[in-house]
Amino acid sequence: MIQVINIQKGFGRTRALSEISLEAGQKEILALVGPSGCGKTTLLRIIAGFERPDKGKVLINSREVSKPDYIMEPYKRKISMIFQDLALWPHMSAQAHIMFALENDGMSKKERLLKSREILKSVNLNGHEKRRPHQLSGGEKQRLAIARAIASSSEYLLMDEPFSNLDIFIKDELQKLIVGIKNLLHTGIIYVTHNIDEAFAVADRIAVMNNGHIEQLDKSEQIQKYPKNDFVRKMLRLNNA
Ligand SMILES: Nc1ncnc2c1ncn2[C@@H]1O[C@H](COP(=O)(O)OP(=O)(O)OP(=O)(O)O)[C@@H](O)[C@H]1O
Repeated sequence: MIQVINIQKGFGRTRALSEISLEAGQKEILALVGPSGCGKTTLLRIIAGFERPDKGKVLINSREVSKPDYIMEPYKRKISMIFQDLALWPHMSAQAHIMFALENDGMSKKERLLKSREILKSVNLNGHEKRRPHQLSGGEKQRLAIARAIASSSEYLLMDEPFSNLDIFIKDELQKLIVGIKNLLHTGIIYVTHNIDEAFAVADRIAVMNNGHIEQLDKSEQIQKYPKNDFVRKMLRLNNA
C-alpha cells in the first residue's frame, strides 16, 4: 500500500500541496482529478521520489520512503512512472526497451528475449519488435511505455495524463488495457487526469483535488451520486457539458 501522510510542498511562494493524505492499494486504480495547477503532478512526483516534501511523509508497503530529511531513490521504490512525454529512448527498438527493463530479473538473455516477446504481445505490439519510437504511432508509443512499466515488475504504476493526446477510440482501448493490467497483475495504479469522465472510465476510487488539497476522496459511484460540495459538483457538470 502507498500511504501519503500530511504532505506539504511549496515552490518559492507557490504552495503546490497544502496538507494531502491518502492511501492507494495494490489492487485498485486511484484517479487524481483536478484542474490545471492543483498539484496532481507534484503529488505523483513526491510519491515516485523525484521531489522532496516540505512536511509529511510517504510510506510504501509500510516503509518510509520520503520525508523532509530522507528520500529513497526512485529506482529502489517498487514503482514505475509513465510521464506525459513517455520518456522512450529514441535509439532503442521496442524490444530493446523491454529487454532493458528486464535486465535485473536474473534471467538468461534467451529467457529475456522470450519474455519480452510475450510482454509486447500482451499490449498488441507483436510484429513491431524492431521498430524505434519514431516508427510507432501515438497509441503504439503509449503501449510501449506501458509494456516497459510491466516489464520492470513494479508493484505500483503512476500515470500522469497518459492518454491526453490520443483520439477517443485509442483512449478507450488503452483504458481497457490499464484495467486489465490491474486485474491480471494486481498492480496498484495511480492515474492523474484533469477529466473526471476519464477517471470514471478507469478508477475504483477518485480523489478530486483543488488548489493543493483534496475536496473529496471516495469510490467512483459515491462521487457520482453524492458530490460533497460545489467544487466537486462543478467538476461533474463541466465534464458532462
Ligand atoms: N518545479 C516547479 N517550480 C515552481 N513551481 C512549480 C514547480 N512544479 C510545479 N509548480 C507549481 O506548483 C503548482 C502545482 O503544479 P502541478 O504541476 O503539480 O499541477 P497539476 O495539477 O499537475 O497541473 P497540470 O494539470 O497543468 O499538469 C502549480 O502552480 C505549478 O506552477
